[in-house]
Amino acid sequence: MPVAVCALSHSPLIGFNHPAKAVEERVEKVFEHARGFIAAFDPDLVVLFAPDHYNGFFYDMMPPFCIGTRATALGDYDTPAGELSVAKSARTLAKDVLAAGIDVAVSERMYVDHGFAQPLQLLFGGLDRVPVIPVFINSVAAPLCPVGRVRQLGTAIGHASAHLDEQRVLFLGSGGLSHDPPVPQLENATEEVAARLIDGRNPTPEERARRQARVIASGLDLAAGTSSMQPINPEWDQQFLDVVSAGELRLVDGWSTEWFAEQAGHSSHEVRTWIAAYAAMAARGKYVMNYRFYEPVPEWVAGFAVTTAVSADA
Ligand SMILES: O=C(O)CCc1cccc(O)c1O
Ligand SMILES: [Fe+2]
Repeated sequence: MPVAVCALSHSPLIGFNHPAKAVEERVEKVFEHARGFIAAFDPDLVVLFAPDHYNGFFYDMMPPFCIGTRATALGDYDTPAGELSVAKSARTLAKDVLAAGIDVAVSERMYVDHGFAQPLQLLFGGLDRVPVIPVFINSVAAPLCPVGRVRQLGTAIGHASAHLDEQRVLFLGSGGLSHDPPVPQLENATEEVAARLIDGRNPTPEERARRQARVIASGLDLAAGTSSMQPINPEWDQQFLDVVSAGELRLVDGWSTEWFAEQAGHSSHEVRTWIAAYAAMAARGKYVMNYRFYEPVPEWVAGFAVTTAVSADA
């Protein structure tokens, strides 16, 4: 039963902010490569690991992990809105992961943002083109669980995936790498911001537009060198890719959340989605990372990486 991985950064600023033409052309070729890889693999199920940015998940009920048995994308930053075609096997997967001792939450009404919608749009051309099991991994709302637990979640999902009806499973990770966009934090938040983080569902179009404009402007500032945001850390990013490429995922168990934030910015926790995707792959046997692209793109506030992997014996 063949399995594969595609893990990639997302950025909602793609299409809003424009880096040098050569960069945009390079990245478009990289997406084309990833689309070709996935088309050739021809998955009948995608297990999609992604974070949220206070659009679908809030502090009124913030789980470390959540499997969506149904899911709707909100359509932030002009990403597509609507239902994902969640596979029936999502329920089986949740049951098996819980039986393996990983306390994953389950949602029959999971709302997801660009973290899920962008890779589905870029790689498949829409939200409903392929059966998917969406797996939310909290990567912004402190306190976060130890990153080793994310590895274990991935491992449990990998093992469980071997018993599903679907035969060809793509583990898809969305997020990272080093970046520090202006996502608010509950600690030291004003009452107004705290209220939005606790239960900020259904902002008015004006509120959403204001927030998005602020994030878009932050990318231009970062590129211009006029930002107080933490810079992208290409060395950290390459080292992370080295670890994943070498299959040394157990190393992540020694990484503290503080270390991530110091080295690579608060949103670098989004690489949790990569760790889960690659751990799931590793649970199905040795893998080889057969494609690796990396480029820091400050306009998009992203250490931008795209990787794919196949089974070593494939
Ligand atoms: O709108 C937000 O809250 C954050 C948006 C955002 C920006 C750059 C890179 C990301 O990965 C990301 O998610
Ligand atoms: Fe993100």
